[in-house]
Amino acid sequence: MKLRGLYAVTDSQLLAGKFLSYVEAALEGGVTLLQYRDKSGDETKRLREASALLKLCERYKTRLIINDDAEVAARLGVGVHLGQTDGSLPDARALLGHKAIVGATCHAQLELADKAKADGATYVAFGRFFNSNTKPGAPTCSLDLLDQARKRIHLPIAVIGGITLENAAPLVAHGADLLAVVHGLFGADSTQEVTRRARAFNDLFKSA
Ligand SMILES: Cc1ncc(COP(=O)(O)OP(=O)(O)O)c(N)n1
Ligand SMILES: Cc1nc(C(=O)O)sc1CCOP(=O)(O)O
Ligand SMILES: [Mg+2]
Repeated sequence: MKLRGLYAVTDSQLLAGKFLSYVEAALEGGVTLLQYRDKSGDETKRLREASALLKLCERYKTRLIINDDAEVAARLGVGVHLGQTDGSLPDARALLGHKAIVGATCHAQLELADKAKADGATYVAFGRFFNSNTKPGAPTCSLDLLDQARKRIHLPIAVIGGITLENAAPLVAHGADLLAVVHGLFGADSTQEVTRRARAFNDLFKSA
C-alpha cells in the first residue's frame, strides 16, 4: 500500500464531545493514515478510544496508528508512531512485526531519519513547518531540509506542524508524501467542513 495523502491526527481537547463524528467525517473525505494521539496518560481511556477508532478504520479501510505507545498498538494489531523519547524503534518493530507501520519523529535532523531507517521505520516525520496551535514549542523545520530529506531518505516522508489547506501545497511540491494534520483538519465548525477539508488535502496530491 502506497503511503501518500492525508495523515489525520486526533487531539483529545480539540475533539472533546465530537470525537467519533469528526473522525468519521475525515474518513469519509479520505484518510491514508489515522493517528490516535492522546496525551492524557489515562490507559483505560486510550484503549477504549483506540478500539473505537479501529472499528471505524476497518469500515473505511484506513490504517490506524497509535501515538507513543507500542504496547497498545500491539494489543490492537495496528501501527505506532514514536518520538525520540517514546521507546526503542527496533523493539517496537520486533513487537509489531515486519508488516506493521512504524513511524518516527525526526524533527529537522537528517541523521535521525538515517537512524530511523536503519532501525526499521516505515516512514519518517519532519516538522514543525508552521506555527502550530497543537504543539507551539516543537522545533522548526524548513522546505530546504525537506528537499535534502527527499533526496537522501528513500522512505515515505510525513510532514507536520501547523499545516492547513492554505500552506500545504509547497510541502507536497517539495516531496512530502503524508500531510499530518490536527487543527487544519479537525479545527472545523462542522462535520461537513471536516469532510471537505479532507478531500481538499487529498486533491493536493492529484495535481503534484
Ligand atoms: C506524524 C507525526 N509526526 C510527528 C509527531 C510528533 O511525535 P513526538 O515528537 O513524539 O511528539 P508527540 O506527538 O508525542 O507529542 C507525531 N505525533 N506524528
Ligand atoms: C504532534 C506534533 N508534532 C509536531 C512536530 O513538529 O514534531 S508538530 C505537532 C502538532 C501538529 O498539530 P497541528 O496540525 O495542529 O499543528
Ligand atoms: Mg511522542
